[in-house]
Amino acid sequence: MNTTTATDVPQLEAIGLGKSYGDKEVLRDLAFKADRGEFVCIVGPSGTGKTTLLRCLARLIEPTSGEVRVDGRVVTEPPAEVSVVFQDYSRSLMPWMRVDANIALPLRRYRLDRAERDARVAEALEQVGLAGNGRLYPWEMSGGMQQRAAIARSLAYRPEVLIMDEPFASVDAQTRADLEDLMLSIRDRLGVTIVLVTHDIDEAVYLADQVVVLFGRPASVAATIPVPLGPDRDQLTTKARPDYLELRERIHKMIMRASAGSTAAN
Ligand SMILES: Nc1ncnc2c1ncn2[C@@H]1O[C@H](COP(=O)(O)OP(=O)(O)OP(=O)(O)O)[C@@H](O)[C@H]1O
Repeated sequence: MNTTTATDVPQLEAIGLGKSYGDKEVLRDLAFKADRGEFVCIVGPSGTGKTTLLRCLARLIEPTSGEVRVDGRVVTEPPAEVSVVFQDYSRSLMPWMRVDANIALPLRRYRLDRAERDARVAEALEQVGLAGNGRLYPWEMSGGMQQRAAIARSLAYRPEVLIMDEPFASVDAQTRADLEDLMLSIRDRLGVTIVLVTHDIDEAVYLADQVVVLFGRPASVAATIPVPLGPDRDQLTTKARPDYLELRERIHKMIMRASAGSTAAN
Protein backbone atom coordinates (compact mmCIF):
# COMPACT_ATOMS: atom_id res chain seq x y z
CA MET A 1 0.00 0.00 0.00
CA ASN A 2 1.29 3.46 -0.85
CA THR A 3 1.05 5.58 2.33
CA THR A 4 2.70 8.71 0.86
CA THR A 5 0.64 11.86 1.41
CA ALA A 6 1.09 15.36 -0.01
CA THR A 7 2.70 16.50 3.24
CA ASP A 8 5.39 13.78 2.97
CA VAL A 9 6.63 15.24 -0.29
CA PRO A 10 9.60 17.57 0.26
CA GLN A 11 9.09 21.07 -1.05
CA LEU A 12 12.51 21.03 -2.67
CA GLU A 13 14.54 17.92 -3.36
CA ALA A 14 17.61 16.83 -5.27
CA ILE A 15 18.12 13.17 -6.09
CA GLY A 16 21.41 11.70 -7.34
CA LEU A 17 22.52 15.19 -8.35
CA GLY A 18 25.79 15.52 -10.25
CA LYS A 19 27.39 18.53 -11.89
CA SER A 20 30.57 18.83 -13.92
CA TYR A 21 32.02 21.89 -15.63
CA GLY A 22 33.75 20.30 -18.60
CA ASP A 23 36.12 17.69 -17.13
CA LYS A 24 35.80 19.10 -13.63
CA GLU A 25 33.34 17.09 -11.57
CA VAL A 26 32.07 19.33 -8.74
CA LEU A 27 29.03 17.47 -7.35
CA ARG A 28 28.43 13.72 -7.32
CA ASP A 29 25.35 11.72 -6.39
CA LEU A 30 24.12 14.42 -4.03
CA ALA A 31 20.86 14.06 -2.10
CA PHE A 32 19.18 17.11 -0.60
CA LYS A 33 15.76 17.92 0.73
CA ALA A 34 13.94 20.80 2.36
CA ASP A 35 10.44 20.47 3.77
CA ARG A 36 7.81 23.19 3.51
CA GLY A 37 8.59 26.12 5.80
CA GLU A 38 11.97 24.70 6.77
CA PHE A 39 15.12 26.83 7.09
CA VAL A 40 18.07 24.87 5.69
CA CYS A 41 21.63 26.24 5.77
CA ILE A 42 24.37 24.78 3.59
CA VAL A 43 27.98 25.03 4.77
CA GLY A 44 31.24 23.53 3.57
CA PRO A 45 34.87 24.36 2.81
CA SER A 46 35.58 27.10 0.29
CA GLY A 47 35.23 25.97 -3.32
CA THR A 48 33.36 22.76 -2.48
CA GLY A 49 30.39 23.46 -4.71
CA LYS A 50 27.82 25.25 -2.51
CA THR A 51 26.97 27.87 -5.13
CA THR A 52 26.89 25.18 -7.79
CA LEU A 53 24.37 23.24 -5.70
CA LEU A 54 22.15 26.33 -5.24
CA ARG A 55 22.26 27.11 -8.94
CA CYS A 56 21.26 23.52 -9.75
CA LEU A 57 18.43 23.65 -7.18
CA ALA A 58 17.11 26.88 -8.73
CA ARG A 59 17.64 25.35 -12.18
CA LEU A 60 19.76 28.32 -13.20
CA ILE A 61 22.20 25.70 -14.48
CA GLU A 62 21.53 22.20 -15.71
CA PRO A 63 22.76 19.31 -13.56
CA THR A 64 24.90 16.77 -15.39
CA SER A 65 22.99 13.94 -13.75
CA GLY A 66 20.11 13.38 -11.33
CA GLU A 67 17.05 15.51 -10.85
CA VAL A 68 15.55 18.42 -8.93
CA ARG A 69 11.97 18.25 -7.71
CA VAL A 70 9.68 20.98 -6.44
CA ASP A 71 6.65 19.66 -4.58
CA GLY A 72 7.46 16.26 -6.08
CA ARG A 73 7.48 17.57 -9.66
CA VAL A 74 10.69 17.17 -11.67
CA VAL A 75 11.77 20.62 -12.88
CA THR A 76 13.85 21.33 -15.95
CA GLU A 77 13.81 25.13 -15.91
CA PRO A 78 13.69 27.82 -13.18
CA PRO A 79 10.49 26.99 -11.29
CA ALA A 80 7.97 29.79 -10.63
CA GLU A 81 7.80 28.79 -6.94
CA VAL A 82 11.51 29.49 -6.39
CA SER A 83 13.20 32.86 -6.05
CA VAL A 84 16.94 33.55 -5.65
CA VAL A 85 18.71 36.26 -3.63
CA PHE A 86 22.40 36.75 -4.40
CA GLN A 87 25.14 38.15 -2.20
CA ASP A 88 25.85 41.12 -4.39
CA TYR A 89 22.79 43.35 -4.01
CA SER A 90 24.53 46.16 -5.89
CA ARG A 91 24.40 43.97 -8.98
CA SER A 92 20.85 42.75 -8.47
CA LEU A 93 19.30 46.24 -8.13
CA MET A 94 19.30 48.61 -11.10
CA PRO A 95 20.87 51.88 -9.87
CA TRP A 96 18.89 54.06 -12.30
CA MET A 97 15.52 52.76 -11.09
CA ARG A 98 13.77 53.68 -7.88
CA VAL A 99 13.39 50.84 -5.39
CA ASP A 100 9.67 50.37 -6.12
CA ALA A 101 10.41 50.04 -9.85
CA ASN A 102 13.22 47.58 -9.09
CA ILE A 103 10.83 45.44 -7.06
CA ALA A 104 8.14 45.64 -9.75
CA LEU A 105 10.54 44.68 -12.57
CA PRO A 106 10.41 40.88 -12.27
CA LEU A 107 6.62 41.05 -11.77
CA ARG A 108 6.23 42.05 -15.43
CA ARG A 109 6.09 38.42 -16.48
CA TYR A 110 2.89 37.99 -14.45
CA ARG A 111 1.04 40.71 -16.41
CA LEU A 112 -0.60 42.10 -13.28
CA ASP A 113 -2.70 45.24 -13.49
CA ARG A 114 -1.12 48.34 -12.05
CA ALA A 115 -3.11 48.34 -8.79
CA GLU A 116 -2.17 44.72 -8.08
CA ARG A 117 1.47 45.35 -8.97
CA ASP A 118 1.64 48.42 -6.69
CA ALA A 119 -0.03 46.44 -3.89
CA ARG A 120 2.53 43.65 -4.23
CA VAL A 121 5.42 46.14 -4.17
CA ALA A 122 4.01 47.86 -1.06
CA GLU A 123 3.44 44.50 0.62
CA ALA A 124 7.01 43.34 -0.13
CA LEU A 125 8.48 46.62 1.17
CA GLU A 126 6.44 46.23 4.34
CA GLN A 127 7.61 42.61 4.77
CA VAL A 128 11.26 43.69 4.87
CA GLY A 129 10.74 46.77 7.05
CA LEU A 130 11.11 49.28 4.20
CA ALA A 131 7.54 50.59 4.04
CA GLY A 132 7.54 54.14 2.67
CA ASN A 133 11.03 53.86 1.11
CA GLY A 134 9.98 52.80 -2.39
CA ARG A 135 10.71 56.18 -3.99
CA LEU A 136 14.39 56.09 -3.03
CA TYR A 137 17.09 55.07 -5.46
CA PRO A 138 19.27 52.14 -4.34
CA TRP A 139 22.30 54.42 -4.05
CA GLU A 140 20.43 56.55 -1.51
CA MET A 141 20.20 53.53 0.79
CA SER A 142 22.67 51.81 3.12
CA GLY A 143 24.00 48.36 2.17
CA GLY A 144 21.62 46.70 4.61
CA MET A 145 18.62 48.57 3.16
CA GLN A 146 19.69 47.61 -0.37
CA GLN A 147 19.84 43.95 0.62
CA ARG A 148 16.38 44.31 2.20
CA ALA A 149 15.19 45.78 -1.12
CA ALA A 150 16.71 42.82 -3.00
CA ILE A 151 14.90 40.45 -0.63
CA ALA A 152 11.66 42.41 -1.18
CA ARG A 153 12.11 41.97 -4.90
CA SER A 154 12.24 38.21 -4.41
CA LEU A 155 9.24 38.22 -2.05
CA ALA A 156 7.05 40.21 -4.45
CA TYR A 157 6.81 37.04 -6.57
CA ARG A 158 5.27 35.37 -3.50
CA PRO A 159 7.69 32.46 -3.81
CA GLU A 160 7.33 29.25 -1.86
CA VAL A 161 11.10 28.75 -1.74
CA LEU A 162 13.75 31.41 -1.25
CA ILE A 163 17.29 30.42 -2.23
CA MET A 164 20.00 32.68 -0.84
CA ASP A 165 23.71 32.59 -1.71
CA GLU A 166 25.84 34.21 1.02
CA PRO A 167 23.27 36.99 1.24
CA PHE A 168 24.85 38.87 4.15
CA ALA A 169 28.53 38.57 3.32
CA SER A 170 28.89 42.22 2.27
CA VAL A 171 27.35 43.97 5.27
CA ASP A 172 28.65 44.90 8.73
CA ALA A 173 28.09 42.67 11.76
CA GLN A 174 25.13 44.58 13.26
CA THR A 175 23.34 44.78 9.89
CA ARG A 176 24.03 41.10 9.37
CA ALA A 177 22.39 40.24 12.71
CA ASP A 178 19.37 42.40 11.80
CA LEU A 179 19.05 40.68 8.41
CA GLU A 180 19.34 37.23 10.00
CA ASP A 181 16.46 38.10 12.32
CA LEU A 182 14.51 39.48 9.37
CA MET A 183 14.85 36.14 7.56
CA LEU A 184 13.67 34.20 10.63
CA SER A 185 10.65 36.46 10.90
CA ILE A 186 9.91 36.20 7.15
CA ARG A 187 9.98 32.42 7.43
CA ASP A 188 7.64 32.53 10.44
CA ARG A 189 5.22 35.08 8.97
CA LEU A 190 5.09 33.82 5.38
CA GLY A 191 5.84 30.11 5.85
CA VAL A 192 8.38 30.29 3.03
CA THR A 193 11.05 27.57 2.75
CA ILE A 194 14.55 29.07 2.91
CA VAL A 195 17.76 27.46 1.64
CA LEU A 196 20.77 29.61 2.48
CA VAL A 197 24.49 29.12 1.80
CA THR A 198 26.86 30.68 4.29
CA HIS A 199 30.54 30.50 5.24
CA ASP A 200 29.57 31.49 8.75
CA ILE A 201 28.85 28.45 10.92
CA ASP A 202 27.48 30.61 13.76
CA GLU A 203 24.98 32.06 11.31
CA ALA A 204 24.06 28.62 9.98
CA VAL A 205 23.31 27.19 13.43
CA TYR A 206 21.48 30.35 14.53
CA LEU A 207 19.15 30.31 11.51
CA ALA A 208 18.67 26.70 10.54
CA ASP A 209 16.29 23.89 11.33
CA GLN A 210 18.92 21.70 9.69
CA VAL A 211 22.49 22.34 8.59
CA VAL A 212 23.71 20.49 5.52
CA VAL A 213 27.48 20.01 5.41
CA LEU A 214 28.97 19.56 1.94
CA PHE A 215 32.40 18.18 1.35
CA GLY A 216 34.56 16.04 -0.86
CA ARG A 217 35.95 16.56 -4.33
CA PRO A 218 33.59 15.95 -6.00
CA ALA A 219 31.28 17.05 -3.22
CA SER A 220 28.27 15.37 -1.75
CA VAL A 221 26.36 15.78 1.51
CA ALA A 222 28.65 14.68 4.32
CA ALA A 223 26.15 15.28 7.12
CA THR A 224 22.68 16.66 7.72
CA ILE A 225 22.53 18.01 11.24
CA PRO A 226 19.19 18.86 12.86
CA VAL A 227 19.21 22.05 14.93
CA PRO A 228 16.64 21.55 17.71
CA LEU A 229 16.83 25.09 19.11
CA GLY A 230 13.11 25.79 18.71
CA PRO A 231 11.40 28.57 16.78
CA ASP A 232 12.17 31.51 19.08
CA ARG A 233 15.73 32.56 18.50
CA ASP A 234 17.50 35.58 19.83
CA GLN A 235 20.98 36.85 18.97
CA LEU A 236 22.08 37.01 22.61
CA THR A 237 20.33 34.20 24.45
CA THR A 238 20.31 31.57 21.66
CA LYS A 239 24.01 32.07 20.96
CA ALA A 240 24.82 31.57 24.65
CA ARG A 241 22.92 28.25 24.93
CA PRO A 242 25.11 25.18 25.57
CA ASP A 243 23.32 23.19 22.84
CA TYR A 244 23.95 26.03 20.32
CA LEU A 245 27.65 26.11 21.27
CA GLU A 246 27.94 22.34 21.08
CA LEU A 247 26.43 22.20 17.58
CA ARG A 248 28.61 25.06 16.39
CA GLU A 249 31.75 23.35 17.63
CA ARG A 250 30.73 20.01 16.11
CA ILE A 251 30.22 21.55 12.66
CA HIS A 252 33.43 23.61 12.91
CA LYS A 253 35.43 20.49 13.69
CA MET A 254 33.76 18.56 10.88
CA ILE A 255 34.67 21.24 8.32
CA MET A 256 38.20 21.68 9.67
CA ARG A 257 38.78 17.93 9.43
CA ALA A 258 37.34 17.89 5.90
CA SER A 259 39.48 20.85 4.81
CA ALA A 260 42.62 19.28 6.32
CA GLY A 261 41.81 15.99 4.57
CA SER A 262 41.27 17.62 1.19
CA THR A 263 44.45 19.72 1.53
CA ALA A 264 46.42 16.59 2.40
CA ALA A 265 44.91 14.78 -0.60
CA ASN A 266 45.81 17.60 -3.04
N1 LIG B 1 31.12 28.24 -14.44
C1 LIG B 1 32.13 27.50 -14.00
N2 LIG B 1 33.00 26.93 -14.84
C2 LIG B 1 34.03 26.16 -14.42
N3 LIG B 1 34.26 25.90 -13.10
C3 LIG B 1 33.43 26.44 -12.21
C4 LIG B 1 32.32 27.26 -12.60
N4 LIG B 1 31.66 27.66 -11.47
C5 LIG B 1 32.32 27.10 -10.44
N5 LIG B 1 33.37 26.38 -10.88
C6 LIG B 1 34.31 25.62 -10.05
O1 LIG B 1 33.55 24.67 -9.30
C7 LIG B 1 34.06 24.54 -7.98
C8 LIG B 1 32.95 24.84 -6.98
O2 LIG B 1 32.62 26.23 -7.08
P1 LIG B 1 31.44 26.86 -6.24
O3 LIG B 1 31.46 28.33 -6.49
O4 LIG B 1 30.19 26.13 -6.50
O5 LIG B 1 31.93 26.54 -4.74
P2 LIG B 1 31.56 27.24 -3.36
O6 LIG B 1 31.58 26.16 -2.33
O7 LIG B 1 30.31 28.02 -3.51
O8 LIG B 1 32.80 28.22 -3.21
P3 LIG B 1 33.04 29.42 -2.16
O9 LIG B 1 32.97 28.80 -0.81
O10 LIG B 1 34.42 29.89 -2.48
O11 LIG B 1 31.98 30.44 -2.43
C9 LIG B 1 35.24 25.50 -7.87
O12 LIG B 1 36.42 24.77 -8.10
C10 LIG B 1 35.01 26.48 -9.00
O13 LIG B 1 36.22 26.98 -9.49
